[in-house]
Amino acid sequence: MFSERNIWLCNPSLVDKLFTNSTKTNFFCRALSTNGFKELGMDKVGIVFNRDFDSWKYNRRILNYTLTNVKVLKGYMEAVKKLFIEIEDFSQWMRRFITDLALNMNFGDHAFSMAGYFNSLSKYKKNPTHEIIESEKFIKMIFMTFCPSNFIRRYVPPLCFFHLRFQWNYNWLTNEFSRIIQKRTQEIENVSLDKLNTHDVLDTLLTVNKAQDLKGSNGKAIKPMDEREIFGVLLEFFVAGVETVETSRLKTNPPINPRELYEQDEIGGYIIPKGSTVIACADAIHLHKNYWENPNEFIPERFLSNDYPLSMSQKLFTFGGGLRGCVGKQLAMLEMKTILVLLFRKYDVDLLNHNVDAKDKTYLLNSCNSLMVRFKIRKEE
Ligand code: HEM
Repeated sequence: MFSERNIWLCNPSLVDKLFTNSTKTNFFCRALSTNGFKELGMDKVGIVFNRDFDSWKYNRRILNYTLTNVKVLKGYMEAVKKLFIEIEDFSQWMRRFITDLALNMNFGDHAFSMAGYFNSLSKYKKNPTHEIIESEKFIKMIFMTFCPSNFIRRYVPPLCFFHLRFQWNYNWLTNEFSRIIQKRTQEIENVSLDKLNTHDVLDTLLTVNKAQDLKGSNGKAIKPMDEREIFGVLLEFFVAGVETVETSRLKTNPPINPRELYEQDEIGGYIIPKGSTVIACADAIHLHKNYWENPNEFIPERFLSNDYPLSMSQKLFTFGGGLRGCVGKQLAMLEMKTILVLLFRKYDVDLLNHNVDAKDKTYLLNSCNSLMVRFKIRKEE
């Protein structure tokens, strides 16, 4: 750890090799300090941190199918609308909103971490119900699960103080997912597939998973996902789909797209040794003055213009690119558009104080808590 060479690419003309769709690429692995994930066995399950090509390919194909399934997308829009009614007060709510949405979408059950948050703020505390306590546990456990380095988890304050708690959390999360997956597998086994009426992600994964016959790179058939792999894919909704859904060109989330180099390769005329980490730095690329007019200005209308050059849109990497580009892009766009429509048709949104600077923090993802906004109910015209 901390000994690898890191190469940061801040010019869009250099990132083609990282964002290629070719399976022959030397840049297949997303380079993050994976020892922490390895210890938990997460480097061979799911998608985001998966380093096993065959397993990643299979999981990605299944998730891709699931996330583009019209019934799943329709169910998702309905869930967004239903849950939106429960917020109408923002900032901290958003994380819980998206977490509840992910739980709702994955398991088809209503989740209540927003209610838990409300209870924590309210002067008039009520005894939380079993559902609220369970949903609250989910949001805390999931947050604690994603400290990627086992070194940091063990030795760097303040996280090291929570190490045992972290282990406990992780075991709780694994057992909880396992209980839900087993219960649902049994329910599905007792019903013929054409009678199955639900379209949440877990049902879709369990049914599609059975119908696939994928061959690995060695030509051998790959076995369907087992419970642990389904756990990994379900977890992706929380790893990749919660904090990312507040996004822009000016402050991109995630701000970087790292790849670990399999073999020595060349970029921009420089030879880069095997094992280096090459990082497409979206935050810098999106502000490059050669490709963006007034790069530091927030001008969303630029994307509407007919003169908007294609070459410029090819320099926008909000969802990364190539083989390991975001598999949830379509779903995320649907989610964001639905939320914006629900929000702006009812409210005018303005900054509370136009003179305050946007101060942001980065811990894997960018976040900004300094800009307070005011929501005013729109007057009917
Ligand atoms: C606005 C919201 C989102 C943004 C901006 C976003 C952005 C990204 C980015 C930049 C990457 C890395 C791409 C690369 O390394 O080239 C990524 C990967 C990924 N995203 Fe998203 N994402 C969003 C929402 C979602 C959602 C809702 C899901 C749903 C499950 C999701 C699932 C994934 C997965 C599984 C990967 C890993 C793909 C792989 O390694 O093959 N994302 N996302």
